[in-house]
Amino acid sequence: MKAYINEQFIPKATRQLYQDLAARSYPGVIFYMAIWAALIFPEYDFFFADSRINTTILWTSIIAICAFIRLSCIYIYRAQHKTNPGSNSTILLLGVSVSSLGWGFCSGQLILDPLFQDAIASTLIAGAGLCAGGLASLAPSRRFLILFLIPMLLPPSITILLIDHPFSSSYSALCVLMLGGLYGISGIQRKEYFIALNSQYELEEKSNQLAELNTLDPLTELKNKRYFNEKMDEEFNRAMREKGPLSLIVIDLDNFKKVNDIYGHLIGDECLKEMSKTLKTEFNRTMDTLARIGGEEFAVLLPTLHQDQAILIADKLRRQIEKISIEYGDSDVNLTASLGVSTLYPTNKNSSQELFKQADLALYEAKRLGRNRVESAPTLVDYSGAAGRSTSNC
Ligand SMILES: Nc1nc2c(ncn2[C@@H]2O[C@H](COP(=O)(O)OP(=O)(O)OP(=O)(O)O)[C@@H](O)[C@H]2O)c(=O)[nH]1
Repeated sequence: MKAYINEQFIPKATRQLYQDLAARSYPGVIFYMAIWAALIFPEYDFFFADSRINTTILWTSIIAICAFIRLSCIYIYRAQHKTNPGSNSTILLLGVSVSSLGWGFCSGQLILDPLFQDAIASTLIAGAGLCAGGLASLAPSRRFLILFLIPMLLPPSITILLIDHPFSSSYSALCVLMLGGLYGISGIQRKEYFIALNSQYELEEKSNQLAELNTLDPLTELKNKRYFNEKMDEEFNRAMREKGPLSLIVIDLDNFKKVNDIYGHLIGDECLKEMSKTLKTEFNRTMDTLARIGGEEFAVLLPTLHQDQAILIADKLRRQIEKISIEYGDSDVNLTASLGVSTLYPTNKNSSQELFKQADLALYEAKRLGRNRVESAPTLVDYSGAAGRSTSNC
């Protein structure tokens, strides 16, 4: 596997391999039983003659019990896999080996039993069919294939040498050749299986990366507006379910046009990148969403935060923005921002748009009152005691 799968995908590929082997084992069990039935029932008079009936019933029972054990092993593996996706595959392997050993034992006994001599050829053909089926389904795992083929082929190929049969040597040679040949062919199938799996994982990873890129603002690498809007709805619904608050801070850099006009757009871009760094440093809860929602406008969505906490955090952020300083020749470019805060306890009567509208109104108020300050929404839904609160540039 390691030769065809990128190292990072190996744990995932291993899980997938055993899941596939388990899925392929179901038709394998049916095929196994069907081949035994096709061997004995068309020759009913022969196999169920008085002298052979007891042995036939015994072998049929062994085959049926082995099939049942294999089915149980698949079932146990799947049940374990559900609770622990990394569960080990030994139980699956046990089922495969028991069923092939059951067949190997019965076919070996049949060859040894003088009463069944006329059935040797059809038994070996049936065994060859099962080996081909095993190759088709178990080829991706070398371990599974070997522990299927050897118990199946070895007993008949050894026992046929022990009896006085005119084609003993050629039967044995065929068995050994089949063992080697099937194992060799399985290598090609294994390679194709893992190369296909690797391509699928690479494709999935690329499409995940693309999807992730699609949510980002390329300049600041913060989330973009489309993602932010979706996230607002998602968090709104979550907060409604959890009956908790949802806070929002919108931030607009002050007089940014002047920065661009005086220092140029490249420095303006630097400011936006520094702003992004400051946001990422200030907000490190994974549940918070940081986004650039306009040219020099940013937003931070803060699930579970009450308005008091959001206002404090917003004011701390405002002070951090004041500290941003970008070198420009002999002078430094400094920034300030105005911030609007709103908090909502989501219900069916309000919406995420309402939350945004309130924060935007507060931001407008902060600009109107002179910039570089934090204002909170004048009206807050279901939040007692905090309406209309504001903090100036303290
Ligand atoms: N460098 C740079 N500038 C941008 C970008 N996006 C928007 N801007 C600029 O941001 C400025 C925003 O100007 P205004 O909307 O007038 O706001 P302002 O000058 O910040 O004034 P107030 O918001 O009222 O404090 C404009 O000059 C835009 O060109 C960007 O990606 N890079």
